[in-house]
Amino acid sequence: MTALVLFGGGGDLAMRMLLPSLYFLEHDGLLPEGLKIIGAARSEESREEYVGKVRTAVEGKAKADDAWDDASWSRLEARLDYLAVDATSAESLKPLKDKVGPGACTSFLAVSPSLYARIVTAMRAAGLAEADDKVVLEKPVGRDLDSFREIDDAVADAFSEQQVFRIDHYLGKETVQNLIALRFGNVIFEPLWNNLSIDHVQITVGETVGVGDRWPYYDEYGALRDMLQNHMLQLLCLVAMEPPSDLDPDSVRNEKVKVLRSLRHVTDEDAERVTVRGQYVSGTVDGTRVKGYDEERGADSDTETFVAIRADIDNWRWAGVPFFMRTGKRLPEKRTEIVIQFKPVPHSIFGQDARDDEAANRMIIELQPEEDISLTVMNKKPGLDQRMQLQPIKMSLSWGVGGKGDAPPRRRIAYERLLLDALNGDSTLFVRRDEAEKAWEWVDGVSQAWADGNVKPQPYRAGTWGPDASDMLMARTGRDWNTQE
Ligand SMILES: NC(=O)C1=CN([C@@H]2O[C@H](COP(=O)(O)OP(=O)(O)OC[C@H]3O[C@@H](n4cnc5c(N)ncnc54)[C@H](OP(=O)(O)O)[C@@H]3O)[C@@H](O)[C@H]2O)C=CC1
Ligand SMILES: O=C1O[C@H](COP(=O)(O)O)[C@@H](O)[C@H](O)[C@H]1O
Repeated sequence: MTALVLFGGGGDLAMRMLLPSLYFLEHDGLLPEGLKIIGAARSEESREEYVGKVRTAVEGKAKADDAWDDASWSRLEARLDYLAVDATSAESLKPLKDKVGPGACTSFLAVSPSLYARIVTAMRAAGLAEADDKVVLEKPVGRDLDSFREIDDAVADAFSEQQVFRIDHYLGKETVQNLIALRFGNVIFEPLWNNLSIDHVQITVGETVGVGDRWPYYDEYGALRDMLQNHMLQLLCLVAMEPPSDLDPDSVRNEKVKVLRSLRHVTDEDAERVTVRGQYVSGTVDGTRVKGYDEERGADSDTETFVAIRADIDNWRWAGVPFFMRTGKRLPEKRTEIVIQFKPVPHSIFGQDARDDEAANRMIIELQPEEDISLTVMNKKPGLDQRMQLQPIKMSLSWGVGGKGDAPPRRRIAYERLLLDALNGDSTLFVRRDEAEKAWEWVDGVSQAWADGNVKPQPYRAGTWGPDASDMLMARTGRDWNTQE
């Protein structure tokens, strides 16, 4: 018998993401036989009460996906249990150890990261950090390199690196994994995947939601630490890394670390030129009037809700190819995409008329709202015009759009893949300690440059794509952000 313990099993992450993911895995027959799932939090509640809450959380999502059935729910329900514990106390964890029994235990810490160090210390004392056990840590681990190391040292006292699974849920997204397939499962892209053919790369993670009630957490982190340090740098690594020799966890992660090591440090002199900080003020999103960040927080704040950065990777493959990243809350669209902008043809044979229509090839790896990978190529406009007319055509390269025949498979929650991998002990899609350290080191450089230069967030109206300075960041280099759907 093995067990999955969800510390914080009644919290937002557990109810919105983890338990629905476990239901879908159960529905598809993918959960290991005999796996017990134990919610553990301080609230005193019975197993029945907890199971009732889980059902409410799961049923709506499953029905929306047409995947609800009583038999799957009954199987999941039979696995579920709950125990009221203070996870920071070894004494309190002893009954949990008894419930887990002698089998291997995977503990998912869906609690505030400020508790991680105390919880893993208590787990170790309570016998929940044995050689076969694993621990899954949610981001953000720390708010800078020093605090990351402090927490991670406590984790390392209890667990070896092979037992630690640092989640970045972006790595569980289907299209992110498809990017790996696209790059390394095809021969046609690799010869072009470098500074000879690629002009620049853009990574956009736009959200329409505001910070709202999350401000106590968010105000301490801001967009740089909440999104860029983890999700966006992970995407950058997957685009920029060298081909790993295989898909072993360390082969992939070794390549990602090399990219992070090659990121050019942002100096105090560069900060204004290569970075933009923004904070939303009131505006209109999706037709609804929304408050500004300061109003939500109830006080003035210097926390950025938008960041745009030009990153340079100092190695042979990427010399001279800027990677532009931007992310923000209260933007006009929920849109996550990676744009690979190829260089224009070196010489046009089609004459001036056609030249106006000629566009360089562009690959768009779209993660949200749809999942798709597309490539824009030039085509002849049909017709008998004397001079050949060109037009860009967007070709879908993935199952998401334009597939023939079968409907695309259900869009999975990113945590489904990651929970399954953690249970199976496969850490390929998890972040290794040295990766997280290098990412923090780079991000610390940016925040230090902001502090040294007194760089404050510039206001942007909710419902716009951030401060004008974000467009200027691109325009200064003769480029602009992608607006192509
Ligand atoms: N929510 C989200 O969408 C995302 C969350 N995360 C991360 O996930 C983690 C959890 O976030 P979220 O679910 O939003 O937080 P919540 O505040 O909603 O939930 C936290 C949970 O922790 C429990 N808890 C608090 N203290 C203890 C303790 N000493 N012992 C045992 N349980 C405890 C709480 O229950 P009780 O009070 O009963 O103890 C509650 O169930 C954080 O690390 C967050 O950064 C990351 C990405 C997205
Ligand atoms: O980790 C986080 O991610 C979400 C965005 O996730 P997505 O899968 O919806 O793109 C973000 O809203 C949140 O602030 C951050 O903590």
